Amino acid sequence: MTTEQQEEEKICIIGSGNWGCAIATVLGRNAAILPFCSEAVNMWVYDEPVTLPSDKKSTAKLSYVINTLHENVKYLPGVKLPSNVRAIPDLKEACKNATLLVFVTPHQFLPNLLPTIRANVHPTRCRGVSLIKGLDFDEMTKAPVLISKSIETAMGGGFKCGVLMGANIADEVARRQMCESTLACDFEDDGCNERTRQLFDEPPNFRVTRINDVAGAEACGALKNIVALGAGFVDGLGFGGNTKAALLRVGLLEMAQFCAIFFQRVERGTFIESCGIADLITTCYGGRNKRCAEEFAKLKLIEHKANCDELWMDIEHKLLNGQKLQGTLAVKEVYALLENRELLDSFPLFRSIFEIAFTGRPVSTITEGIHVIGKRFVSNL
Ligand SMILES: NC(=O)c1ccc[n+]([C@@H]2O[C@H](COP(=O)([O-])OP(=O)(O)OC[C@H]3O[C@@H](n4cnc5c(N)ncnc54)[C@H](O)[C@@H]3O)[C@@H](O)[C@H]2O)c1
Ligand SMILES: O=P(O)(O)OC[C@H](O)CO
Repeated sequence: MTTEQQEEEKICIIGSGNWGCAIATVLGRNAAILPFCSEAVNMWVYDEPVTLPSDKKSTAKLSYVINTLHENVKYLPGVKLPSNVRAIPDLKEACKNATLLVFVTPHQFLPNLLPTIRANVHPTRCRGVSLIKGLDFDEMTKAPVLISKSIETAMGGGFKCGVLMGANIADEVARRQMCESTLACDFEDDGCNERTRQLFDEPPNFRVTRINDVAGAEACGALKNIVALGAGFVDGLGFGGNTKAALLRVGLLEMAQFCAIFFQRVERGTFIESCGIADLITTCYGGRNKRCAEEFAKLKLIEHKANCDELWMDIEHKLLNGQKLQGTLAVKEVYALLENRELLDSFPLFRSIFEIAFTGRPVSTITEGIHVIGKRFVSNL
């Protein structure tokens, strides 16, 4: 190992929402004990005034509250963050000389941040791991682009970005309930891959397995949010486990088919890692996308006439207290892509979910989207 490689890791978490703070609990505890890592973990915070739990009439800046109470009272209430996790509202200061960037903002907010990050991280040793579940789209070709790839392009200079995806509902991770997660990365050497895994792995509760298939892991993380909307519709209609199991099965096939068409070399085994089937299951049972879609279905069933976009915004506002829904954005983007490529007939479930969510199609027709796809079906499952 060279002297440079022996320099300490400096972690900067970009984002401090529900998942950002939950993963900060794991990274903070690991940074305090791993010999190759600086103890301090910086967490960039989009600063906003938050109501204080002790005095509901007063507000204070979120960064100040996190650094004094060691709790994100808005996005992860009731969970103490390790005291070595420092909330920093100045992005430049937060990522100064970082060697590991952990990207965990809702993806719509990321592009504005990347130029400042690029200019301030460690000049030669920085890499990234994205925890963001979403997709970008090429402006010219409209083809889907992995967010990890968009990050690599924006950071330039050979910057490499892996992903951490898995069945990881943030509140459960933060409360240290046992779960698995998948780190997909291919950094410059096995030592770096393993050090990165160790930074996230916290056995026995948070068990991280590493794979090479970044595209497969990341695409699964984005697409399962679409299926979760369908799961919410099924729950809102009052159907039981059989219908939801059918929806999950077809949803997984459409996810695999999407990967086969749009991303090269996605591996079959990825679908049975935590980032595949396990994430699909947990999101469809307890995730925010599922919960909001269930509410949408219930409101639609009582003849709610509001414009669909407005209704989703109202539901997000009512149920999530500032957290962001990702599935509605993803299904709009994926539908536009499939329409543009004349592939809608090959994705009856994704199509049904979009039409129910945004065109006024009755929620009860969700079951029509759950059927075996015709002869154009291609998949590596
Ligand atoms: N919450 C989970 O259980 C979970 C689990 C796994 C992956 N993820 C993924 O992690 C990513 C981040 O999700 P999250 O749950 O941590 O976030 P969140 O939905 O809880 O929070 C929203 C965040 O966005 C910030 N924000 C609001 N306006 C902003 C602006 N203009 N610019 C920058 N930031 C702004 C808020 O301060 C807050 O930190 C998403 O891609 C999500 O799919 C979430
Ligand atoms: O709450 P959701 O629907 O955004 O899903 C959360 C996570 O992605 C589950 O792994």
